[in-house]
Amino acid sequence: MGVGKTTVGQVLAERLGTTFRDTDTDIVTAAGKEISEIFIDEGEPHFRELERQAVRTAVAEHPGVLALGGGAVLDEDTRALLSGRPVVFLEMGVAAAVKRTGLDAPRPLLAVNPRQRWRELMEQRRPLYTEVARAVVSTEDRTPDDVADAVLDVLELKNA
Ligand SMILES: Nc1ncnc2c1ncn2[C@@H]1O[C@H](COP(=O)(O)OP(=O)(O)OP(=O)(O)O)[C@@H](O)[C@H]1O
Ligand SMILES: O=C(O)C1=C[C@@H](O)[C@@H](O)[C@H](O)C1
Ligand SMILES: [Mg+2]
Repeated sequence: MGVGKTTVGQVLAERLGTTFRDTDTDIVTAAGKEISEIFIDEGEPHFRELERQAVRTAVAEHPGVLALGGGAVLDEDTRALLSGRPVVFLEMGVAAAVKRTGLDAPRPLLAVNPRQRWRELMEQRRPLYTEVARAVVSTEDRTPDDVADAVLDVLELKNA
């Protein structure tokens, strides 16, 4: 959460001359409310089902750069769907995570005790991110432009 999927994804799409899509945005548009509101009104399991569908639709429809929600990899079928695709795991440490996300309501999973929650979530998810990722790119001490550059480099898309 807050690692720069949306920011870097937009830069990448521009650099590749393609379009950008974000499943979090797709879910908000379809539901007509923010993710934090979906969590409050319908709960996380319902959000995960919306996410599962949104990822399927976006992967099927969208040929460009796609940002997934940070928890999309929790779903086993989603991980299988991502297998063989050029997935990049953008990484950062807890200090950068807190700096970038703060305590704000739009990220409901980090609303209480963010440092501890972040560590717990990463402990649970790191193996899943690593499983689906073709490459891991650090976002520490790099601008979004530099991160996009590193992604293009590691995916060997520099001259694409
Ligand atoms: N490489 C970077 N260095 C410093 N700040 C960054 C970097 N990338 C993104 N940010 C900042 O961090 C914040 C979160 O970025 P962004 O919304 O792109 O993350 P995200 O991964 O899409 O988050 P979410 O999980 O909420 O979808 C924004 O304020 C953005 O400007
Ligand atoms: O990591 C997560 O579980 C989340 C990340 C965001 O992209 C949103 O999908 C939502 O806030 C949950
Ligand atoms: Mg985002």
